[in-house]
Amino acid sequence: MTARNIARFWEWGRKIICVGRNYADHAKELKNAIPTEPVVFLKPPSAYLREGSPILVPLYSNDLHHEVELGVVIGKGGTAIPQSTAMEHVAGYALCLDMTARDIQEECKSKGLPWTMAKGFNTSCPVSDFIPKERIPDPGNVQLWLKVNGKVRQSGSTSQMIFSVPYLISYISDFISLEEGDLILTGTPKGVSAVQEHDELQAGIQDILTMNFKLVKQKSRI
Ligand SMILES: O=C([O-])CC(=O)C(=O)O
Ligand SMILES: [Mg+2]
Repeated sequence: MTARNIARFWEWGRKIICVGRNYADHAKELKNAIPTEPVVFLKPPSAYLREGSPILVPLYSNDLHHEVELGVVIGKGGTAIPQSTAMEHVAGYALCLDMTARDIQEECKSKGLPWTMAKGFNTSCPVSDFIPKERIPDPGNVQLWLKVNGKVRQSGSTSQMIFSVPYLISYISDFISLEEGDLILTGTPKGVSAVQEHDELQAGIQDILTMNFKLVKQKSRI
């Protein structure tokens, strides 16, 4: 058996823990209140997607949105991690998309139901190559952007996050123990918009890396 490599964290089958509404301007554009505590939800590891494979537009959605986010890859597990030592648990980062079936999410919100169908479907978590920790000395100050068919839709800095990376690690680990290979998605800045079959997404993180994905409609069973 070959040793597992954290640089291929998406192959480990570990948790994808997502934080929502962590940028005030995005919370506002969707008419949500600014949170006083992090909004946390999960995606299954089967949601992972790598460059070269297409993002699927779920059959049941007519309003699929992109959300570009900084992902934090956990290198050392822990429970009830204090903020002061939280960064010791970070192995590195990844540029991530939190693909969201917005119409389904709205329906879930109005019925008080969980967001799993809106956020956890196959290919809902495209991820870049692993970015070693040293390449991002301050995760609270990096630029993220996303283009649809060459047009900039999202451009923001993680300095706009309401809850910082150390705060999130500490907060989450109080109720969900973190394990090596887990990924935390830290929320999206404003500018989310609908995408369709044949669209091309390009996202980038500062001058560190870019990634490209095409969209295709999920094939029907019949
Ligand atoms: O669906 C939402 O708006 C919540 C979310 O994931 C985010 O803010 O990144
Ligand atoms: Mg999100």
